[in-house]
Amino acid sequence: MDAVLAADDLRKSYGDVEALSGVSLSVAEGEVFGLIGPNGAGKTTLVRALTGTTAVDSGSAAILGRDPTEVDRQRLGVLPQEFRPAGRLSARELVAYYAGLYDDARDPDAVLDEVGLADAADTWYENLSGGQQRRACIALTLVNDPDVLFLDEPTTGIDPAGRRSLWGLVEDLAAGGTTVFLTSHSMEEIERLADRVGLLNAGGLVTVGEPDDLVAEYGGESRLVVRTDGDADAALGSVSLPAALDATVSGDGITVHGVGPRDIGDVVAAFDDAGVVYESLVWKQPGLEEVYLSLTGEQFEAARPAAAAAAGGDR
Ligand SMILES: Nc1ncnc2c1ncn2[C@@H]1O[C@H](COP(=O)(O)OP(=O)(O)OP(=O)(O)O)[C@@H](O)[C@H]1O
Repeated sequence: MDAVLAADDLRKSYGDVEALSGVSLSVAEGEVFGLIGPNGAGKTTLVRALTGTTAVDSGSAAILGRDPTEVDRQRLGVLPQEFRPAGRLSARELVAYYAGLYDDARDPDAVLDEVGLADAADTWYENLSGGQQRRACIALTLVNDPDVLFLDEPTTGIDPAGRRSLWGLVEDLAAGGTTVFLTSHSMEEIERLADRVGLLNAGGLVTVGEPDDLVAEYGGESRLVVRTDGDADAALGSVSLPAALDATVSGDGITVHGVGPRDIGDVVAAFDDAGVVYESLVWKQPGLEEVYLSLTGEQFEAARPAAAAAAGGDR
């Protein structure tokens, strides 16, 4: 079947800044497409181009087979990154107001209940907490029961339990056939929700794929990080690791590289046999965060050992 969302060579510049440098993608019905990328990568610009709220310089986009400016708004839900509805309406009044904009809207109280705001339905928007305000905004995007839902950083400011319940809501919507285009800086959110992920960097889509495939291709190795009580170099020198494995010492402690799930027992036994006393032992599997860091060239990982080494030096 045709793609629900399609972009073909979208280009958009603001003066000298190339916010989109030729982006093409397609999203199928019921798919959750996760868009990640550093600040300023062009994510919001891409959402705006796909929803017809900004004009592109060249290229084309389509939603449900139509130009984004011509698509039936009843079928779209859009949660922008910045959204400030009227402050002196209660959550229920706001949702009811937005419901009134559509021919066939859902019951406002059912929507408020779905986003966890039933108990705050009578509170003015401006008196809701930041996380509750974000939930109210999500409710406004759901009131028309959209077929295609754009969520630009939906859970920013929402507490962990609230995030999880909204993730469940997105999963239910997708299971019911809603197509979701989600941008987020939370790799946990994207890993949990996205069927496919696109990584945007400096206006270009660097890669698109299923999370597991991206992790297998770009995530790097699994590793075991051992923080010792004393001299990490001396501790490592005393350990006889299984032949196929090697290790390095950094501010994080001893990192044993390439440790698969079945190697963990042998490696721990090798440290125990050498009498190494350790503070902590953490097995780290690569995830989307490692994919993101390796493909964007960001230095987050490199900064941590230095900070840890500085802290360790005080002892
Ligand atoms: N209206 C505008 N006028 C001028 N420059 C803009 C405008 N909108 C976006 N830009 C620039 O285009 C680039 C892409 O911005 P965009 O907001 O799309 O990035 P983003 O990936 O959504 O960032 P973030 O993760 O910080 O929200 C940035 O360099 C930004 O400064």
